[in-house]
Amino acid sequence: MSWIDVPGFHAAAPFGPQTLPYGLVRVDDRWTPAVRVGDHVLPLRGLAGALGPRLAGLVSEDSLDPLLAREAAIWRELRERLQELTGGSTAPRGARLISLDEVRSALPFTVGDYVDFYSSRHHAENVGRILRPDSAPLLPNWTHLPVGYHGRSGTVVVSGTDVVRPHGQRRPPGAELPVFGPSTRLDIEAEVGFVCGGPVGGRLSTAEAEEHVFGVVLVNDWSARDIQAWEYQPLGPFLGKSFATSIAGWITPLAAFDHARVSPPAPPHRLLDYLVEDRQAGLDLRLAVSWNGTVVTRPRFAEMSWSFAQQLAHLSVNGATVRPGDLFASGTVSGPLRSERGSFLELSWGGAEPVELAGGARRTFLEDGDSVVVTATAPGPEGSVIGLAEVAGTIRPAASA
Ligand SMILES: O=C(O)/C=C/C(=O)CC(=O)CC(=O)O
Ligand SMILES: [Ca+2]
Ligand SMILES: [Mg+2]
Repeated sequence: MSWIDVPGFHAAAPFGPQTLPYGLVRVDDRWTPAVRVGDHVLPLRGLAGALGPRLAGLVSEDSLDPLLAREAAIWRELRERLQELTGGSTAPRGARLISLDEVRSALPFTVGDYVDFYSSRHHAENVGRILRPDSAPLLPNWTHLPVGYHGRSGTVVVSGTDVVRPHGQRRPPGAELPVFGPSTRLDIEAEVGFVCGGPVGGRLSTAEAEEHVFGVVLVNDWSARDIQAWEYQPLGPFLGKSFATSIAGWITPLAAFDHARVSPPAPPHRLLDYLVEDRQAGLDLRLAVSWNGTVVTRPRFAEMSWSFAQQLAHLSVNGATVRPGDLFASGTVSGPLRSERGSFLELSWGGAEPVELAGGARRTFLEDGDSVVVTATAPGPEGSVIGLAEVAGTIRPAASA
């Protein structure tokens, strides 16, 4: 029996001893790294005695940056030590448990370069059909490489941060000239993000990519579809996405997903060698998106065509460096069913088919005051459940022009 006797700290719950995600919380007027245990947090700064000086030194600053900069073997060592400490029958000296509702969280690491992929075939085909009805839904490159773009790391925000409706240019349907004003088609994208760590690397193989991913976070890539539709050709997403990208405040270590490994759907042809995986790197994550409290879609990550290992191998194949703190997101997670679409653009089919919420409200795109929460779970060892912490955000009205 563990000394941690709090709700939700057991193997059948997402934040039991099998998960132990890392975050950053405010305790006694200082930020400290912590792990989430059920509905409580265990700050790590107080555990120097139990962790020993070497491991304690990695979690005694006001971010997870020193830990991310170390290699995967050290991450495994710290995780094993924390599993021992949280599973023991007596509390280690200096341990404190604080209810999650009583602490503030912050972005737990310095976000370096940010990349967003486009690796759900279902999403890519849906968006193609909605935005480009007269062309083939997929371009010829899509099945040969994980398509992506570089985003804006400075506007990555932690779960719970309000999102202000962005201003921008859009061209109303049928109009010849663009107008300026607040977006009228504000959307979400439910995605899975990968937080990089380890020594600075370039040109990583798919096998090396495994050692350069510290952990996994849920992502909401807020997207202003009207701004995007007008600006994106020929260079891709720009201001329609760079105003805010939310990530969960808790990073679930990649090691927690050892029992959730699956193969991505088979590609329709042979891949170039650098994209062939040594180890299955697809993940059986089951997402749920709620809109003002109604679950509107349940995307399955196992449907993604490209894995995180293929994405990282591809983004570095030209020699581009991968540094600790770099973040890359999977792309919108959509499955083949309507009930699995990962954006409201797809759920409402371009605004033509409103989504019903509890209480009779109907929506196509986001209204001011709307809240969206994305959660996910995965299978863990011996029938346990691995959790990915929620990414939540509420829309605030546009600032005055
Ligand atoms: O197909 C398009 O024109 C645009 C697609 C997106 O907005 C998707 C994007 O950001 C990548 C993704 O999340 O899958
Ligand atoms: Ca996206
Ligand atoms: Mg975004």
